Amino acid sequence: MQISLEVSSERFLKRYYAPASTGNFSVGFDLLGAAFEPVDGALFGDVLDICAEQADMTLDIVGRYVHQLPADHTDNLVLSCFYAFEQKVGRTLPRLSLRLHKNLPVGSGLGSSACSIVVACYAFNDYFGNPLTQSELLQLMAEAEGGVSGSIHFDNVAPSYFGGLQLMLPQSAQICRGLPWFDHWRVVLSYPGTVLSTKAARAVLPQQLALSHSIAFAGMLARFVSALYEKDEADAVAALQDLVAEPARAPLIPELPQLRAALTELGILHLGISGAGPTLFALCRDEQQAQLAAEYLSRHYEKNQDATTQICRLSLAGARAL
Ligand SMILES: Nc1ncnc2c1ncn2[C@@H]1O[C@H](COP(=O)(O)OP(=O)(O)O)[C@@H](O)[C@H]1O
Ligand SMILES: N[C@@H](CCOP(=O)(O)O)C(=O)O
Repeated sequence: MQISLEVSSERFLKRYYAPASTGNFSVGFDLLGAAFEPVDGALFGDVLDICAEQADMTLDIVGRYVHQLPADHTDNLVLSCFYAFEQKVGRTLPRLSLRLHKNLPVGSGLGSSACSIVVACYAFNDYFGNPLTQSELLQLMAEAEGGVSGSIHFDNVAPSYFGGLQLMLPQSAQICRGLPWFDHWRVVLSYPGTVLSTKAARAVLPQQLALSHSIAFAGMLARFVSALYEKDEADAVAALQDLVAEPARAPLIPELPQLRAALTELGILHLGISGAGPTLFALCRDEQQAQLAAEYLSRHYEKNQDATTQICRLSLAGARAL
């Protein structure tokens, strides 16, 4: 099913968008993430309208996945981001009438909470004349994401904000850096329609890794990054191995081995868990291969009304005003 932005007859002052993201990208647990957008131009990410300035904050929510959010709209990340933003800016801001188009499924592995956080923080900063720097804003986004998932990780908020494939840079003032990418690559994002909370999926992770395991993880991520810079596609694909999260999370996604075997037979380059799952991402050589993967995965999940499969390219723009 296509996700499209409904053309609202209601008025708004400004409209903002942030794209879906795939945390980890298999090989970089908590350290690597990519923003994606459908090749057909659909807006597969959250949209926020600033409708008016008024006496109190209000939030109206529309969109395909509104039913997956708390019924009480005051319990929404968009509002908590407004107050956190106001506190960081250090002065009382005008109250706003807001409308969120919840286009991403919640608890999906598509960076849904990060997407709402990014679109909200980006919108407030732009609307109020950019009082926060990019790194202050990114830090605010990561803190909000940490409040939801239980620990701070940047691998959804950074790509959704800046676009592209982003590598986190621990202890660097820069926080993250965009990596090279193969332009012909397409990624099929396939959400089965079931909810898996990131907090729950983080609770099954090992608390410690053995030294040999840590070296293997660091080595594989380094191999992937260096293969991208060297434009060595075969080596980059060979390095897409999740040595940290997938072994622990595999029982939460029992169909993964069977789907991976089927897609490997179709020649697909790689099938991995998007973020904490249950969405899977299929890395494909080109659009033709992506069509094959998308047909297979959407047929597999077609019984679930909430399921969706999108053929995507890397979103280079990230968050923006529309
Ligand atoms: N605007 C929002 N978008 C997504 N989740 C939200 C939003 N507002 C509140 N939430 C809550 O935040 C949590 C997000 O769960 P999480 O598993 O982190 O989702 P995801 O993996 O899709 O980012 C849920 O409990 C959800 O109800
Ligand atoms: N690195 C995080 C990514 C979580 O992504 P989400 O889209 O599931 O919120 C993790 O693997 O826990």
